[in-house]
Amino acid sequence: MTAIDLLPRLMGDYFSQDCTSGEFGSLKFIRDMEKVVCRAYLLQCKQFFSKETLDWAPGNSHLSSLWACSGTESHILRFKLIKEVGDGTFGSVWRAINKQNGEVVAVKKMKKKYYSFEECMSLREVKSLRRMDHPNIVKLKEVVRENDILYFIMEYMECNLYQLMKDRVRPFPESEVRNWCFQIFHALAYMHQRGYFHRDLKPENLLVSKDIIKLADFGLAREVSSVPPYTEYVSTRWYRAPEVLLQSSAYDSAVDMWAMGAIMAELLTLHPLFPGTSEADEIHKICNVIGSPDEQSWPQGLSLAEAMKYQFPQIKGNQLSEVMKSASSEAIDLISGCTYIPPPVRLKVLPKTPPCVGTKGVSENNVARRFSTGTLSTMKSHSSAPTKLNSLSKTGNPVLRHSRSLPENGRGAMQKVSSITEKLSQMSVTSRARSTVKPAVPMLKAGHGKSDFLGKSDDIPPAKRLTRKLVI
Ligand SMILES: Nc1ncnc2c1ncn2[C@@H]1O[C@H](COP(=O)(O)OP(=O)(O)OP(=O)(O)O)[C@@H](O)[C@H]1O
Repeated sequence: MTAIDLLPRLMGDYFSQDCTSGEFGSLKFIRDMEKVVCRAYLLQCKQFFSKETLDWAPGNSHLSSLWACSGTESHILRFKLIKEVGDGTFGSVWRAINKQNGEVVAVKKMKKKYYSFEECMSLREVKSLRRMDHPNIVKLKEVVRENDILYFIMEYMECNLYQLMKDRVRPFPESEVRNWCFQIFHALAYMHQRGYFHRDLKPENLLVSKDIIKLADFGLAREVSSVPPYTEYVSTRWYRAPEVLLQSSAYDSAVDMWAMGAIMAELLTLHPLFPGTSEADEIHKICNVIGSPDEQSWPQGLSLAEAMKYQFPQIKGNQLSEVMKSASSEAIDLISGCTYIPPPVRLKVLPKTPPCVGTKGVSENNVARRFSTGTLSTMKSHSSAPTKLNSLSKTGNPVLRHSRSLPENGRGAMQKVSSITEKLSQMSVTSRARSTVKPAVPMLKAGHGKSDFLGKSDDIPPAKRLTRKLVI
């Protein structure tokens, strides 16, 4: 039993107290929703499978309502594209109408060409999404390949969370944040329990329609049971977990929890929590908030850093409560808890000489050179006297800092999570009155970032610092 396994119950205990305003008042609602949705799919799939439909490896998916089309008849012409609503790294997304039944859908047209249907079927986005059937995970309805162009037909959502944040002056009420997080944690618990982790959680990938929020963009989703090493770059830098920044090749679903903590903080403050301008700066910003790790708090982190000849800056760190002055202590504890996992299951330190791993692979010499020059050279080396981290939360209770390496067994660790969650259940329904309203700052848009530890300059011109679309 891991923290991830317990997540639905823990979150249910916590959220059900306060989420009575919306439809998502209880776990029961979610379970009922799942049943309803599953039944609907069973009915639909009969219609969906036709002569032209390529079957989805029977028994391989509980979700058989996906329609993989092949053959000569144009399937994409059944949709009238209305307006482009998103332009990502891999595809552009359109609001469209199914001309046959008037249904509004989202059509994601992939930028890369696909020369066989098998190639499309092996895409992570397809492989993982087709197995997901949850009210808070965006539905993939059909997959169409025509003229070597691949289209995903998805349920349509009104906007993403970043769009909602960028025009706001005042932070969202905590009750609203709680309601969204409640739903997303459920979606995460669902996918983690089914053996997937998302790896690219960010506000742009959380889609909202009215009170409902859904996880989208499974382009980087991974099977938990897949065998490390995971060598490609993952996740947008601002939401990237430290073990990924430090190039652990065996991270797991906890990276999604990290991202959720950062997103939740951003929702509560309208400022990104760790807006690093490079990977080095990202680690620096993380340390600024939660303090530098030491042998006690995160030995694995130190090993990872050593393996890549990186020296952590020596920073005591602010309290999260300093950074998020008007957030409730329970919200702060939950965000802290997002950095928690039981003692590492599969943590693996990179070999001394990093293997060549595609674009990410560089020689050890390059690593050393980068870390002895530029931005990183300004960081103080890790001293033999470990930084003393403040381990008390705003409420005076222990907070799990860098607790991915707590020297406890899983049960003890879980008890800590439970105690945090219990405290969270006391969180008030309405957000606390904010004494001051933070001035609006331009919202920044996040994008994919490849490793800039190794291949790029850390010195980003000031003009580029105000963009989330960091092309690395
Ligand atoms: N089902 C949908 N309904 C409405 N809008 C959507 C939908 N799916 C995606 N979008 C919009 O399109 C944007 C890009 O979509 P998506 O993240 O899937 O593309 P991508 O190429 O994989 O992007 P990224 O650069 O994040 O990898 C999203 O941020 C969202 O605003």
